[in-house]
Amino acid sequence: MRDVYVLATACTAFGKRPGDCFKALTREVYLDLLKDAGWENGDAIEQGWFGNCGMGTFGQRNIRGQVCFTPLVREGLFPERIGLINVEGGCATASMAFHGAWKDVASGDMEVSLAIGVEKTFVPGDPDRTLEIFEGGIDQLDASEWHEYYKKRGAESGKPFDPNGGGGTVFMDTYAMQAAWHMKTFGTTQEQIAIAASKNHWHGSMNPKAQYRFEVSVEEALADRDVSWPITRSMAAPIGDGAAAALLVSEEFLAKQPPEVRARAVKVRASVLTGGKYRDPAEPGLSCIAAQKAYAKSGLSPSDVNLIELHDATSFCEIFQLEMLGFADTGKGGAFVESGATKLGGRLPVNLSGGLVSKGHPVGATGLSMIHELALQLRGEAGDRQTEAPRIAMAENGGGVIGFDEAACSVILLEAPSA
Ligand SMILES: CC(=O)CC(=O)SCCNC(=O)CCNC(=O)[C@H](O)C(C)(C)COP(=O)(O)OP(=O)(O)OC[C@H]1O[C@@H](n2cnc3c(N)ncnc32)[C@H](O)[C@@H]1OP(=O)(O)O
Repeated sequence: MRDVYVLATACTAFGKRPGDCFKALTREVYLDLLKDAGWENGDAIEQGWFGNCGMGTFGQRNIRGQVCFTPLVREGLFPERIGLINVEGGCATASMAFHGAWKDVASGDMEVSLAIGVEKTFVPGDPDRTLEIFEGGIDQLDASEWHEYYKKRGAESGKPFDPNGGGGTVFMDTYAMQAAWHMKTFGTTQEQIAIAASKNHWHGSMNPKAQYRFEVSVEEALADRDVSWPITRSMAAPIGDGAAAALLVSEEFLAKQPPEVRARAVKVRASVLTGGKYRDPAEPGLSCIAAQKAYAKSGLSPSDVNLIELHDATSFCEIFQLEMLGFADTGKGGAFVESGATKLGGRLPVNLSGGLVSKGHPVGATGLSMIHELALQLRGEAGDRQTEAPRIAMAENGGGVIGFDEAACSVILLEAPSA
């Protein structure tokens, strides 16, 4: 396998964008990507990986990338007759696109490959979802025990448990259940989850592309309405639209680029994709497996990592992921976040973009928005939220759930430009 570099990245503003269709978002992010690369057109691109979940599957919708790029081909901005591979993998969709493009180049098959994720989210409510999660989805646990525990803690919090939740998705219920398990097992507190949320809202307030740019205090996060106890609205990834993209190139291709382009190229140290299973909560989680593989492939360890963008579909996920990725001991993720280490200015800044809860989570674009943020940080281009001289960055992006596991998980390690 050859070394692969991220030559350019782009990300649209995230948010509820009712006026913008899939083609408009594709165009916006692609033109920004060309600009970031300093290219007038995409003639050098040999293949594209198009991530999307929301377009549907029948008719023209199952050739989503081709449909979205047709106007750009007609204008001569995107090469005609090249392959576009449509990728769908839940919230890990964009990282799957990245992985495909990385492999195009790493394998020696291509010099330049495009990864793009474009999304508009719409998740219809399902009144039966809680039942499904408790009595079907987590079938290796005693469902009734969790149901009782949930009710009790909800009553203690003064916000009675609502079996239909607060309008969130089945995923919010799943993470709420995992959070309740973590609280019961390790003594993690709802306040620690709120601290993670508040910290990410602060980071997001400095990100012009973030869906929500207002700050949320710990107290406000705790007092916000329950989505699925202990997860409140301020601790949950919102519904929104957006797109993100990256251009991956070989070392040989990069060597022929102008010095100012070479000086911004970010090296891919590892790209790993894994798949989930029903597991016992005590078994290593999927992101743990993905991270271990990424460390082994890159020769790096957690102590080498200077900043992380991780999948905080809820703020509890940040606590849990920090443990599974090897940055905090099992059960100590809450205390790690509470220590301030993961804030801008702390020892290991996490989700400087604002994370999913503040930057937003248009599912098919999220993984590539993480790569965009990390590339900005590694190049020193992140403005007010810039962390100090990072060398190695990690992106962790999960998709779907299988019990306590994600259905898919990607871990990517990136290295700062050497110039
Ligand atoms: C493996 C995996 O991990 C896979 C995953 O990623 S699963 C995650 C997939 N995504 C989801 O499941 C989405 C979950 N989120 C939701 O269902 C909804 O966003 C929600 C129920 C939490 C809130 O729904 P909503 O309809 O936006 O709430 P509503 O009561 O109308 O309030 C909206 C307002 O609340 C506030 N708000 C919403 N989310 C917020 C947040 N995260 N932080 C702070 N404020 C927020 C905003 O002021 C917002 O105003 P706008 O409408 O102008 O945006």
